[in-house]
Amino acid sequence: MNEQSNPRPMIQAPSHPGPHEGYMPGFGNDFETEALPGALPQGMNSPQKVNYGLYGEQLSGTAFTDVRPERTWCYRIRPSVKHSHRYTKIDLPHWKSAPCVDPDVISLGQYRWDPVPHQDTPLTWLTGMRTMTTAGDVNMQVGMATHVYLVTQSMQDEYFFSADSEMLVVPQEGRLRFATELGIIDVEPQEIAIIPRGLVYRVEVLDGPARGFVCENYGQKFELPGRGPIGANCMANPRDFKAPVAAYEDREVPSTITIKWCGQFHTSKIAQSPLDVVAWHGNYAPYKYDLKTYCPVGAILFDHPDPSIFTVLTAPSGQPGTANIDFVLFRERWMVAEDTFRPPWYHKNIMSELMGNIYGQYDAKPKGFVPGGISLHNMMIPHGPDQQAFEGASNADLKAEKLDNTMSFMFETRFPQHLTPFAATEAPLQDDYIYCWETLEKKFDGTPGKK
Ligand SMILES: O=C(O)Cc1cc(O)ccc1O
Ligand SMILES: [Fe+2]
Repeated sequence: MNEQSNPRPMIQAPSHPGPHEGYMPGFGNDFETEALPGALPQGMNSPQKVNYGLYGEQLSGTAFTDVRPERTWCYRIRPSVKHSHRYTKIDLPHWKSAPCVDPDVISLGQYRWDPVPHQDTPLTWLTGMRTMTTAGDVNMQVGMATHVYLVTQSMQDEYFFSADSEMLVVPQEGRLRFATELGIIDVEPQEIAIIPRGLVYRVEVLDGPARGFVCENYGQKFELPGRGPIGANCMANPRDFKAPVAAYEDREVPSTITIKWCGQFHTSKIAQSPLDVVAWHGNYAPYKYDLKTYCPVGAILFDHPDPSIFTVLTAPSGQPGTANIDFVLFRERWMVAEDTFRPPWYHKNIMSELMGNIYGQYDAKPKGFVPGGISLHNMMIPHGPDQQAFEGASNADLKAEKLDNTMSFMFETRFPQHLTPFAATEAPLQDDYIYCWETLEKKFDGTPGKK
């Protein structure tokens, strides 16, 4: 399926989008952008009357008094309150929130899934969301959920926001457009998009079918990890994050807005597009990031460092150094370590690791962990390279080698992840996954020397 044939609403974008073609570079910057000249008040937030007859409205992503408040001032055709009232509860049975602990579902173990297949029925961003795991508690603003999305149909006159969460979107197949209150973000595989809590948007399919992974972050927002002794450069560089320029719709058509709130979904009828922000300024905005700009730093003499060196974004939990969620990227890189077992070591971890394959082959699992596939190694559950990876890496000629054709990621959380009934019974679980370690041989025979 290619470009959707449904007529796309007119979006008025500024005539001079600038050198970044509709995006502004920087992580967490205080941006300002206007789609019409003079729409943004200067030197103040709340003039008695705003230019063009716009309404001023603040969107606060943190407490007003946070140590680093995040908020954005929007100048819009109508205030949001006109966009959402009289809510009706609806059911999106595949989109689950924590706590979602089914006594009949066992989450303890090593799990792996083939790609969740597309379905015959058309699915939108809302109906196509399939929750795989949940962790923590949405009501406490702690933890996360992981989802696979299967999207073939654009949302039409249909809008959404999540009061529960920030959404980290990792496309694996197809291209999506996030038309948001603050502007437009297009994403494709090897890019990610982050949609902040409370921001209204519509998802369109630019090239389908679209499949990917979502980490729904109930807690504190994602931020760049401290680089420590690495210094001021490498890993994810702030300038490679892009926030959209203002773009608005002035469209009066019967529409719906769906809200995710404490794990429930409600809709409200509205008479116009809520994407009517003509100008905005602030540091609370959606953004995209090209994973190909991630500069990996690794071992240049011996040993295999902890995967935290590959952290792209981290969502703090309140306990320093222990993330609610780390988003970690395993991309192409050179392997040069001498006298070293180069793939991941065998390990058990208090953190729970859900991995997805964006493309290619993952070094610890040469077979079975395929693009679109997912694995879960839960809290303190042992895992590591399969037998084939172990034998290969233990006997390899350790010349400098480019690990090519590889891009996988990990959503790692301090909380145990619980499988949903969908993940346990409907999704293509590989029943034989654990046998990939079965053939690991005993090599010990009591005599010294390397075997
Ligand atoms: O389990 C995995 O494959 C992820 C992972 C990779 C790595 O290089 C070190 C530790 C780790 O958990
Ligand atoms: Fe691991």
